[in-house]
Amino acid sequence: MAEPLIEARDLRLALPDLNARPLFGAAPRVEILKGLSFDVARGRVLGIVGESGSGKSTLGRCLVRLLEPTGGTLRFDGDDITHADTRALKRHRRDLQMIFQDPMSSLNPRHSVLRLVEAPMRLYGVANAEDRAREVLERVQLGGAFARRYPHQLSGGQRQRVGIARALALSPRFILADEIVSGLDVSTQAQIIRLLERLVDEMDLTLAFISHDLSVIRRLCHEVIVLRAGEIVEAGPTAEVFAAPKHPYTAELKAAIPLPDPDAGWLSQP
Ligand SMILES: Nc1ncnc2c1ncn2[C@@H]1O[C@H](COP(=O)(O)OP(=O)(O)OP(=O)(O)O)[C@@H](O)[C@H]1O
Repeated sequence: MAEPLIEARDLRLALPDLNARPLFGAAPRVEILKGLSFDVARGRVLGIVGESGSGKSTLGRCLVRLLEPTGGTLRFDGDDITHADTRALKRHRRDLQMIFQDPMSSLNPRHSVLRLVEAPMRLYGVANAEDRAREVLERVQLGGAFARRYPHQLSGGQRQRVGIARALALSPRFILADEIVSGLDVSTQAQIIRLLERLVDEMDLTLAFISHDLSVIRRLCHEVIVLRAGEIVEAGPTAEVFAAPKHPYTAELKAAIPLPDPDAGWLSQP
């Protein structure tokens, strides 16, 4: 079998406990990720699911090395990047992109859509940034006049498409999407998920998709890991995990899936 793009082995993260305020000495450390092992295979979508506070975002930030793990090993494309410093990471930065939950807060309101999508390419000195930006905007169905618009002139779904276009602009090897449809209404969510499905197919993307919403995970992700209090309680192909949850926590999560919205046909599909 091909080597996975991302390999996490016994990944750990302990941070000074922000809730502890000792009078003397250093704050005690709190273990947020407690030894996670999993792979993200090339061209696949890994779902990371779990209740609020289970460590999903912290894990995501480790995967794109915005956070440095304090234990275990993280490999990207065969390279050990667990403790890679800024210089060593520079080579991988453009390959590890992120899409955020709230596109508005990550988009400069004074820049046009075209400029927003060009920005990461200009940073890396990519040739023909404007042509490439227009091409990527077409891919996320924001072609034509959208290029001249500003974030406040866009709907929530369109802003999230700009976020996706920015992440795609540098043709990264891996994209982390952290709760990117949570703020959207159900039919816009469905459109964004369909778009991502298409992009994964067409562009052979490798994605980690964080969500607390199992119906979204079930639709998009090939594999899933279920986190609880910083540990993986269940992992495997999404269909198998949901068909026969082995852990009571997954069964509990499954039981909490909201009833399908009759207006959102995709939710009711198997
Ligand atoms: N420096 C810190 N000190 C203490 N606790 C922390 C620190 N950083 C994060 N945490 C805690 O770690 C846990 C994991 O947080 P994280 O944001 O990764 O969870 P999450 O699953 O993404 O939650 P949500 O779905 O609410 O975003 C939370 O309980 C959070 O409060």
